Amino acid sequence: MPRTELSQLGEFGLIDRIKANTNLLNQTSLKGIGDDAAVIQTSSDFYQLISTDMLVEHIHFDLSFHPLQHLGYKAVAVNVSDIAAMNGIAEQITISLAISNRFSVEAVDALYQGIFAACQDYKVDLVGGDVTSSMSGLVISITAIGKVAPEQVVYRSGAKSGDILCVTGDLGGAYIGLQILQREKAEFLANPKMQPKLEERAYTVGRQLKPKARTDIIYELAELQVKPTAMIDISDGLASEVLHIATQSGVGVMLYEDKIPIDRETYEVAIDEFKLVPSVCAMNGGEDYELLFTIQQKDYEKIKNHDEISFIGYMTEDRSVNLITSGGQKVPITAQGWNHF
Ligand SMILES: Nc1ncnc2c1ncn2[C@@H]1O[C@H](COP(=O)(O)OP(=O)(O)O)[C@@H](O)[C@H]1O
Ligand SMILES: Cc1ncc(C[n+]2csc(CCOP(=O)(O)OP(=O)(O)O)c2C)c(N)n1
Ligand SMILES: [Mg+2]
Repeated sequence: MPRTELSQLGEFGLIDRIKANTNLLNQTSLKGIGDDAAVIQTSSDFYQLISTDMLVEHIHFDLSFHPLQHLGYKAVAVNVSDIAAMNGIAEQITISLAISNRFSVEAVDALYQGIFAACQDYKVDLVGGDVTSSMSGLVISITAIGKVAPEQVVYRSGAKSGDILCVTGDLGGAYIGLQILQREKAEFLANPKMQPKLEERAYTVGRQLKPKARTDIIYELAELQVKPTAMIDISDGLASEVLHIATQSGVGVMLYEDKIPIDRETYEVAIDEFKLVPSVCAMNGGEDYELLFTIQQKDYEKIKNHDEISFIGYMTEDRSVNLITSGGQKVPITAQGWNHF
């Protein structure tokens, strides 16, 4: 048997391969692999949404700078975010933990304090889970269950040529937060007397350690009677997510670099301290957990003055996905965001 390396397929190639071998046997499985959550027909009033995300020590978090309380909060928020990306609201979660005896009961309590704080903020109920021992790192796997009215469900695949590309909040902050935390850790290891200087970087560090799910936007869009044509949450970076929407919708994109929302702290720290281009942090950094969505032009008036929504481009008939740089150059977007392999 030949041996193929996972890195040859990449994370998305692997998922495509699993998907290609999957057969949906039940009529109630409306949407399987390929979106932010699966869509299940449970009643005629609501579709059920189900999504799973796992956080693995050393891959998704480093306990030397990620407080357990924040980690618990983040683990819930990233799952609630996937339900929001279907235009739905999460109502329940289950949590599976693989944990070693290097953790104390108090440490588990701290993790669950964060979990319960997020459950309160997003009004979700913890309804089950599993606990096993782990020989190595901590693993937190969460499944979120939510609901959406059938006529309100939004897939990655619904964008049409002419639709406006929108994004919530600002981007690149979580990546800069991670760079700061990793730098402070390295400095501390070199000189343990050193105290990390994080106070002036509270925004970006907070974006990495304790992201929020944009459920607020889902409620507001419903109130304004705007149904996005396509939507995804930003876990791997703007470039990667824009490509998912374009590919699955069969359209192209013109994305304007100078319209990408970037917070001042993110911008300044990227340039001054890391010599990084801020828009590249937004495109490829990931973990911002903002919502990227498309709307019909007729809906623009309803949200054009919304403080938390930026209009960053539009969808095109021609299927190419392009960035228009601040200098006016058109360059193809190739996903360089987070890829697990
Ligand atoms: N091991 C797997 N088996 C089956 N489906 C998977 C697997 N891993 C991911 N998926 C599915 O692939 C799609 C994309 O996954 P992912 O990129 O992790 O989404 P997201 O970034 O929204 O969490 C989702 O529909 C997810 O359920
Ligand atoms: C210690 C550490 N290393 C690296 C990262 C950066 N990082 C880890 S996972 C990830 C992308 C998102 O994770 P993924 O499992 O792909 O989420 P999904 O797309 O499935 O929601 C990023 C940017 C981090 N947060 N912490
Ligand atoms: Mg997602």
